[in-house]
Amino acid sequence: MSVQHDRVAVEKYHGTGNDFIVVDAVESIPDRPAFATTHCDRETGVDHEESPRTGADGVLFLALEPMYSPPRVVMTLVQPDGSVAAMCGNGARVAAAWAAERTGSDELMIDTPAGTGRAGVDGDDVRIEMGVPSFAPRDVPLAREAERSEASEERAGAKRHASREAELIEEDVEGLTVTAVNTGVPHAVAFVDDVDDVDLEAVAPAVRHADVFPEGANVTLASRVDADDDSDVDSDAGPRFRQRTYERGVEGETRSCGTGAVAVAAVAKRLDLVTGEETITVSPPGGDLRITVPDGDSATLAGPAEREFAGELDTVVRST
Ligand SMILES: N[C@H](CCC[C@H](N)C(=O)O)C(=O)O
Repeated sequence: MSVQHDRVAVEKYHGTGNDFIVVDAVESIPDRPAFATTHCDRETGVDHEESPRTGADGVLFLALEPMYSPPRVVMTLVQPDGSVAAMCGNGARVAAAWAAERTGSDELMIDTPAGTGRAGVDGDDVRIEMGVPSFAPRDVPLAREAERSEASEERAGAKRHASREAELIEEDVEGLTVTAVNTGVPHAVAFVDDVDDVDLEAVAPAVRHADVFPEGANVTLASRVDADDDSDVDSDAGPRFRQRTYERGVEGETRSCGTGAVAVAAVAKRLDLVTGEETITVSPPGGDLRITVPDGDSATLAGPAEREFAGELDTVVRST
């Protein structure tokens, strides 16, 4: 019996500390979940002197379609647990940076299972359309008993049942007061006085797996930064929040989460913590992200996306 290693060219990128192995989808990787689980491991995974951290938050398989104008990229994110995420805000920004490098175009369309977003690249700064955040129970999704109000209108002999399921707004889920929103993936967002005062790794798993979230949820904490509390904050710069996210699929806290940052802004608006259409700054541990959530229109997410290194990894370890 011999063990065969095929090698594949990879790059590593990060967006505000949310880091990804990037593989061109033309490469043949027989087992994507096994590849992601092996190389994302924070202790034994991909390692390079140009990277501050071993392992990664996921693998982005990117299929470039350069014949379109603007060029398109089909993005598939395989997470460390082998699952595929429908959307990833920082991953989509990395996909745009990667495609801009190859095509020379500073405008790209990023196709994801959650929809398509237009991206704009300006040096290291990448902005992406994130779609309209939804609080609708079927979009999050939520598992709730339908509140059936029997409209009891008899029409053509058939009884019409109007059923309405309630959104989940500032409700207690496993001890945390959360609002549920889908920004491409589900987030349970809790506003707290100080994100650093919460033991996220202790409280998040029960919320992430709560019955009300049949597909699970990412758990995002947010706290407002007041200009008076922080001398670095420019009081004219618009609303600002700090963020921490425990991610489904990573099953731990990440340095940054783009869908989570958009979720913070969308929920802040929904709860009237912010008004108007101003750009909202959301700061996860890994940096600053700029968000807009215009009424009824696509949210946008902007911030740095940077390449760390290029290298090679084993595709899979096969026994023959
Ligand atoms: N880090 C990503 C989110 C990945 C989504 C994933 N954790 C899930 O919902 O399963 C972001 O920047 O939006």
